[in-house]
Amino acid sequence: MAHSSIEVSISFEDQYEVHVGQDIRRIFPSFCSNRYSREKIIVVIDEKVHRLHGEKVQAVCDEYFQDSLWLSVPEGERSKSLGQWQSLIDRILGDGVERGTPLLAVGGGVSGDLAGFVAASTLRGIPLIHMPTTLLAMVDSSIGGKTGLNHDTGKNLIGAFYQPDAVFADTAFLQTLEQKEWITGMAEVLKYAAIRSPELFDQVAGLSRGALEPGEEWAQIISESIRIKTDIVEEDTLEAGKRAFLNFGHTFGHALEKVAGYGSLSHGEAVFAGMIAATYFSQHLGHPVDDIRFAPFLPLYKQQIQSMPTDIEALIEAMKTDKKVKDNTLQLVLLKDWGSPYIHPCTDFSMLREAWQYTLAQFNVNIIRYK
Ligand SMILES: O=C(O)C(=O)C[C@@H](O)[C@H](O)[C@H](O)COP(=O)(O)O
Repeated sequence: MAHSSIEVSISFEDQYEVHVGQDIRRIFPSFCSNRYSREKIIVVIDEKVHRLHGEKVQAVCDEYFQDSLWLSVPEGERSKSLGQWQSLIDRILGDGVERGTPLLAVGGGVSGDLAGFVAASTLRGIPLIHMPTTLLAMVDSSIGGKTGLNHDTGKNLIGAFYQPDAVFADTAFLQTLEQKEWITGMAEVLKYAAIRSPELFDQVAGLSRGALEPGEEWAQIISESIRIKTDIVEEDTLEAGKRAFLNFGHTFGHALEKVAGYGSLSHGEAVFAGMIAATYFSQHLGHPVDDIRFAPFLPLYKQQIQSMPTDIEALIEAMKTDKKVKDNTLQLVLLKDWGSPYIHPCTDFSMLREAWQYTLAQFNVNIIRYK
């Protein structure tokens, strides 16, 4: 599998590399030797990834660092909480940390978002390096500097923009990725298909018909996804405009995650459903898009989704805590066409209800409370 490095230019003086490829973690020690003191590294790692790959990660850390503080995080969305943040901070400060001590985040989107915020908030910022181990984290959450915790009122409502020093996306980790996690991560790749590169729909559909396992074709899709995200982030790092397009399907998806109870529905499952809703809304505003594009993937998501929220009014309420809300108006990311997203201030709540009704029906939900 080929290795590639993609540069993310945040500003003239702030750039970092995303390294992608099989066993790419092996270049981690030499990267560190050019930047950090050997004294200590903090490793925040997903509990399951620790069991499966802890030794491999330990080996690359031990090659350069004299000491390491290992902190494992229980898997699942519930770990993106203030409680987990506090317990990590307590351990880090208790053990001793300096402004130059790097923090390596190893795992999927949950541990990456949490560890990112821990790095951003310790001593007002310690160096952060991401080593994503899931498809979703490789193509999305480890890139672009969004860190976040959930709050009872909404998803990712606590956080900061905090860029890593580098990302090491080692596709060897994907060998142990469960089918369910491939499907979860695939939603973010389909998002790139919808907002930028519609040809990805067919490529991913082709791959999803076979066993989901790492190979050359997936490596190319991962690199392409990272390029798309990098392009957008470089133009608008702090989400003042275009970066919001990366939120296609997310205003609906985050509402599903919140109403279902964090962790009941994975982020990717919720975003997949959210993209069907956003496409329905776009089509009913007269744009030439149709959710038929998502049809080849629907059975995969239906098979693994245990239950969906049924209360449309509660979902609409939850959408109102979205970070894109402006002057009390929901800002939906919709499609003028495939590959052509735009922001639509949403005042038509009857259309919103219809979009929800249509979407939930795709997942055979018996709707309650529909005005
Ligand atoms: O990086 C971004 O920008 C995104 O919006 C990417 C999303 O796929 C990602 O799930 C993000 O964490 C959601 O961000 P939020 O700002 O809506 O919380």
